[in-house]
Amino acid sequence: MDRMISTELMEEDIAVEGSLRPQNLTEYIGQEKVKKNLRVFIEAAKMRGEALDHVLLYGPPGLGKTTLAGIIANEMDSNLKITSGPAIEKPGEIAAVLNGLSDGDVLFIDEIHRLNRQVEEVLYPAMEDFSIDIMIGKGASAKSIRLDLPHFTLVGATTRAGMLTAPLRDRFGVVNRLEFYTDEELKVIVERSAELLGVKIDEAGAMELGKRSRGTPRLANRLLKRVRDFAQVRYDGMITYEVAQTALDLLEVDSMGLDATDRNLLETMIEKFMGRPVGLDTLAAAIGEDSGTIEDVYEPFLIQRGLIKRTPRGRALTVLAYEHLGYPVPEEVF
Ligand SMILES: Nc1ncnc2c1ncn2[C@@H]1O[C@H](COP(=O)(O)OP(=O)(O)OP(=O)(O)O)[C@@H](O)[C@H]1O
Repeated sequence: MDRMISTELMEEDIAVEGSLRPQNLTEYIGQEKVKKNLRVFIEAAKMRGEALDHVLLYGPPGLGKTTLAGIIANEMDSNLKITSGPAIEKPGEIAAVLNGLSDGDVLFIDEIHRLNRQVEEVLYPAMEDFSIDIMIGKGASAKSIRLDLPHFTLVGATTRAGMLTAPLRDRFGVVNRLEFYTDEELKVIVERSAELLGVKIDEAGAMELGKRSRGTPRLANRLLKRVRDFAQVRYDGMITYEVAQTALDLLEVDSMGLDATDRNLLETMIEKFMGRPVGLDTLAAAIGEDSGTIEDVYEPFLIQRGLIKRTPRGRALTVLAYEHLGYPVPEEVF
């Protein structure tokens, strides 16, 4: 079963996400440092009449990387083309994508860390000199010709900046890390989405949704839709604090935004490993999850909220994790 609180894109998000996507930097809530940074670069590029430097966005899923790529294209008055690392398998495919761009276009490559080596190598001269070398013919008569490309902006997104090769990373002039949103920012996002969807919600209701959205706008929007249905069926349609709280409890999303999988991970660390440092692979095997998913999706939020910490010997629990789950804190560990 799909995890309710999964921050990754789910079928049910697709219809609604498009309509809720902010179109410009002013509508984009939070990420103040990133916005400030981008504003300066966008303005400077526009003044010079040039394409914006290549931008790398990294951070956990659902924090608004695709949204930001669209905003960059809008703010630059240009077009956005979207593709992803796993979708481009051969050098010829990336060459065709690049060749189809126009001056100033923004090419968004999601999961850019998953590009294969040969494809990546086509990108190097494309990013640096706006040209690519292509081979014509075969065997002894094969020759390489240089093809000039339009001046485009590559926006790369990844959940794992550490997995990018150094030559690729170095070719991005602007590198931004997206952070989890604060409860207050998520409350504003919920209010904005509610208005766009015509959902009635009061301030305390929006705050409660914000608090339980795992720092992630994608989740805030998904929970809003679920709670709206609940409010319509069980109440008079208005999302109040009480409605939000009851609905989210039923959905098993707790007061810190943790769901059953998060709690299972923490409980396993308590019960099987006594909160002491445990290696990622061991932990993954113990809860039957992929270690990459733990690292990219579950763990960043648990670390950010101070429930887990990274130690040289593995992941360890904090006192707060024991307290939040209602377990007695073992003195011998802390
Ligand atoms: N700063 C923001 N303000 C308001 N809404 C936002 C913001 N960031 C994201 N959203 C909303 O969250 C949804 C998910 O964002 P988006 O698809 O851009 O995430 P993402 O980081 O690209 O995720 P992934 O990497 O998993 O594809 C969007 O539909 C948008 O409505």
